[in-house]
Amino acid sequence: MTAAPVIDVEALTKRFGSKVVVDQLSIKVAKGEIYGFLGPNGSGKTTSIRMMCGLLTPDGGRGHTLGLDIVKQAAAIKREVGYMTQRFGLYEDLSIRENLDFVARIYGMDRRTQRVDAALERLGLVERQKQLAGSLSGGWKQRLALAACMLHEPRLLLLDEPTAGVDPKARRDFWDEIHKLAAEGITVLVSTHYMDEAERCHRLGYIAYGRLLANGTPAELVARSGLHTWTIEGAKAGELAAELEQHPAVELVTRFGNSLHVSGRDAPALQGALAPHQQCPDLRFSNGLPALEDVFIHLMRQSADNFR
Ligand SMILES: Nc1ncnc2c1ncn2[C@@H]1O[C@H](COP(=O)(O)OP(=O)(O)OP(=O)(O)O)[C@@H](O)[C@H]1O
Repeated sequence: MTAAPVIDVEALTKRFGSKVVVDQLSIKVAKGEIYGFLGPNGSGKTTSIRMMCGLLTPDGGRGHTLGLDIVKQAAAIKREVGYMTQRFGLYEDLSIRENLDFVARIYGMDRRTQRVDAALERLGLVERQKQLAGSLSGGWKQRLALAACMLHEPRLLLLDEPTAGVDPKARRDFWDEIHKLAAEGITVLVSTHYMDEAERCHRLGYIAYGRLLANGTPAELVARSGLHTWTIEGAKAGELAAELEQHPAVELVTRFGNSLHVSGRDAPALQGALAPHQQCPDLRFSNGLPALEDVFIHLMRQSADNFR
């Protein structure tokens, strides 16, 4: 028998004034899954997360988080989930250990020392436990914040842009920790703007204008986009970008240092657009699947057109 989803919400809707900020959002997240939420700023990711963890009452829709009703049992959900917000409060003049002990005290947790020890151990903070939080780099602060929301041993973590502004190495380490937690059966819903992080999720949802526009594994989203992508490499590849963008078969051009990604859904027409340049000796052409970033930018453009 398959276990019931840890998050199972249907048609969640939230309005602020006359503005519909989340519109009929339905998702299911299985136990031990890392589900990534992506979408432009202001698309409704935080609002959706807050409804799923009982912090905000939806205006429409229904669902369960950890088997609890998101409207009727909101208070119980709040106690059961670990929620890491974009801006988390740490006391800079307290050590790592003191910060964790303080959080455990405010929430009146039992077995305080044991819980703090377990969180320090779990997040690799034992050796730094006496270091002042104010002296930590961004990556270690993030890890401390994660340790703080693990103290009450939640089975579900809701992480709202947990690595914003953190360097790539620290983000990678943070994600290794998230994967370890997921392997232990903890479910994680995480919002991010970083593509390398999106690729590390088991499944992804792309939200724009409050609507879930795509939902699936990274490979499924790439396949369903219907995009074909040519990579053009060479020092002068960038010079073609402006011209190709004008071609009707070209739906998306992404510039990199010495290469371009040129994407479109009509493969023969796309090839026709590139044909006049393919004899150029300084350029190398190869074709294949789009990168996840191409897929999301394409989705964002399409949704902007649809909602205009
Ligand atoms: N309490 C509130 N009152 C009024 N409007 C709000 C409130 N909270 C959010 N909004 C609006 O709802 C929309 C969605 O915001 P939300 O924070 O959910 O987006 P987001 O996708 O998390 O954005 P970001 O990536 O910038 O964090 C925005 O237009 C925001 O201004």
